[in-house]
Amino acid sequence: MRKELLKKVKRVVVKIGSGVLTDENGGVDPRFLDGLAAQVAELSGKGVEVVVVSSGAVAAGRQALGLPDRPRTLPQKQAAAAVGQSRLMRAYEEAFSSYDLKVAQILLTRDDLANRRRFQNARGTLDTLLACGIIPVINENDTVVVDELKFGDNDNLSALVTNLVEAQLLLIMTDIDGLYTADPRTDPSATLIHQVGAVTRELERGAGGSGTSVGTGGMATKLAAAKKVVKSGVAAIIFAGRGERTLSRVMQGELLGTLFLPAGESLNRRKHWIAFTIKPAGSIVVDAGARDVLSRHGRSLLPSGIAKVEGRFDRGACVRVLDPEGVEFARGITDYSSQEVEKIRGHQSGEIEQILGFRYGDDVIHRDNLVLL
Ligand SMILES: Nc1ncnc2c1ncn2[C@@H]1O[C@H](COP(=O)(O)OP(=O)(O)O)[C@@H](O)[C@H]1O
Ligand SMILES: N[C@@H](CCC(=O)OP(=O)(O)O)C(=O)O
Repeated sequence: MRKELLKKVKRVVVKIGSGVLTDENGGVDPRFLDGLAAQVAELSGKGVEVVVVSSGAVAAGRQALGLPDRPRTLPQKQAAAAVGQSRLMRAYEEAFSSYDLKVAQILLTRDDLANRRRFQNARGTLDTLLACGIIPVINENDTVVVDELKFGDNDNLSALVTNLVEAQLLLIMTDIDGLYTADPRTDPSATLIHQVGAVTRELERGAGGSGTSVGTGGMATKLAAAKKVVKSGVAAIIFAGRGERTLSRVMQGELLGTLFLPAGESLNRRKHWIAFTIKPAGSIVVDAGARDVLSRHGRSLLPSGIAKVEGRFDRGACVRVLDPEGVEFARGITDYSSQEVEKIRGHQSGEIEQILGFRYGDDVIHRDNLVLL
């Protein structure tokens, strides 16, 4: 199964966590990077395109700023990232040049990918770099983001990048050998899970936060990232980045880490972007009948099935679609603003023009713009 999946991989996103990349003192570990560069060179030699998503800027900057501990305030973290990012890239350049590989720095914020034009632009740049045989090294643009514009963690970023570049595989290299039933740092009875067919609530309950002073998000964010990529028919493997040539061994099909199998039905790239990249601006609560036709029959959302509108949003915004119990089951792009939906909710589509004085169409969310979660 693994080998079959891996054979199809022409483009892979490799995410590297801070804990893997830094040594005991928090600085970038040149030995790790040298090993990584050798393995990336091997993959490139076999015709596999590699995109790296690398953490480590804050950890590398912390040491340079002389902070004794993990930065506490946002400005401290941003200052550490500003100092650390250039050190990080210098270390990448040095390590990769020994194997005749060039690297390129790409810093992204959530806003960049949420804007469809910038998303397409980023895609164009990445495609061009890969066509030139250059290895893109992506990180969050920590120095400029405030909370609402953040990916928050690079696991999430790596899932969105996988969708952006349409890679067939996401590899998450971390400081532990995969997903366990519970955090083994706190639960000695936890066991390693080798393969995941579906990300269940039980798995999510067992995936905790980071166990180190440099990591962000822990296993919970890795699981969330894997869940996002499998939805678009892509596999993910979480495995230990340290250890003898683990990247090459995983790519050869050795049974290391935890493999997440791609979902049978997959979202196209645009629907994946609607579901996971843009931030919802509000919510639409639907009645039970509408929930059924949307989720079972893949229909569009009409005004007649809408019970309530929450928040303020414009036409073209992304909104959450909630069932009568308030549970989100879909997301979509709305054709009407919150004020307009408020007026037409509960009415037949034929009445829209009479109520508003104009109409864009019969649907509030067309099925092409609606994603079931
Ligand atoms: N169920 C689990 N299985 C494995 N690790 C877990 C689990 N729950 C929490 N963790 C913790 O997640 C850590 C890895 O995440 P993190 O520290 O954020 O690493 P990275 O810097 O690679 O992103 C592990 O070292 C472990 O302590
Ligand atoms: N952008 C931050 C990394 C944030 C992050 O998610 O870290 P990690 O959990 O180690 O992957 C940095 O470069 O320090």
